[in-house]
Amino acid sequence: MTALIEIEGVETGYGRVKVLHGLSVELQEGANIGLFGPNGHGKTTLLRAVSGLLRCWSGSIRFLGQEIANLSPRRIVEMGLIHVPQGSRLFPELTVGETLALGAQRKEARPEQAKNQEQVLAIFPKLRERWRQRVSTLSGGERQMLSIGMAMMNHPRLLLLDEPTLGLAPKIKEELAVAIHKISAEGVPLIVVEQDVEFLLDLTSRLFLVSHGVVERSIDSEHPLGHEDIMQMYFGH
Ligand SMILES: Nc1ncnc2c1ncn2[C@@H]1O[C@H](COP(=O)(O)OP(=O)(O)OP(=O)(O)O)[C@@H](O)[C@H]1O
Repeated sequence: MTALIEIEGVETGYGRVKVLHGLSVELQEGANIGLFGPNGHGKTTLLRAVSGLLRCWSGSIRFLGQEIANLSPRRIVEMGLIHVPQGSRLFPELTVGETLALGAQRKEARPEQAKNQEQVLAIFPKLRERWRQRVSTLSGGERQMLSIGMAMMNHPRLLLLDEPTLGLAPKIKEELAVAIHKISAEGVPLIVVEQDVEFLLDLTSRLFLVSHGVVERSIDSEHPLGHEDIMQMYFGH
């Protein structure tokens, strides 16, 4: 198996404060991985460094065999690496349809816009129902669906999802989980940050515990740990 993305020894942070202390993780072709761990230990920071939103101070990030650390976010998107940040910002006055059309940013994805749109609406039937509705009137779950739908308009080669189900009620969370499974079944590889370890175990082949800016432990989803072990990893002894 070849690696789709190899992240090696990444250090970065904000101002003089270092958040990632040489973090390494890789994703093999045809797999999904999950990142979890205590709040504020660098998961979001890692996704921002990978998508070019934050400068890497050192280390390397190879995507499809090419070094992408410190390339511009635009170039990284062009390569098909698409990041859906936590609580993505959308334009409140635009309709669902207008917002999805805006999502198609990659040159390669533009000629396929109609096909990609049909795929997005098959994954998120709710977006079809809300087609002419303004973003400002959508629920939190519907906005999250729209954010992921926008990313899918780019026909991603790798999708980064930062806490996609954060703050959602159980029913809508379940709906979103089904949609994310469908995206994976369509062959889109995923790196997912989530606090819900059960959700990650179900979706991904390997989980990584991010703690103090490094990967402290990795877990094979086929041999998951018990609840007690997971609690211990989060909170220590
Ligand atoms: N824009 C910023 N400026 C300064 N410090 C920041 C900024 N964004 C994050 N940090 C700090 O970087 C550290 C890591 O934050 P990060 O958001 O990566 O954590 P996380 O593991 O994703 O946690 P969470 O699950 O709460 O999102 C925290 O101490 C946070 O306060």
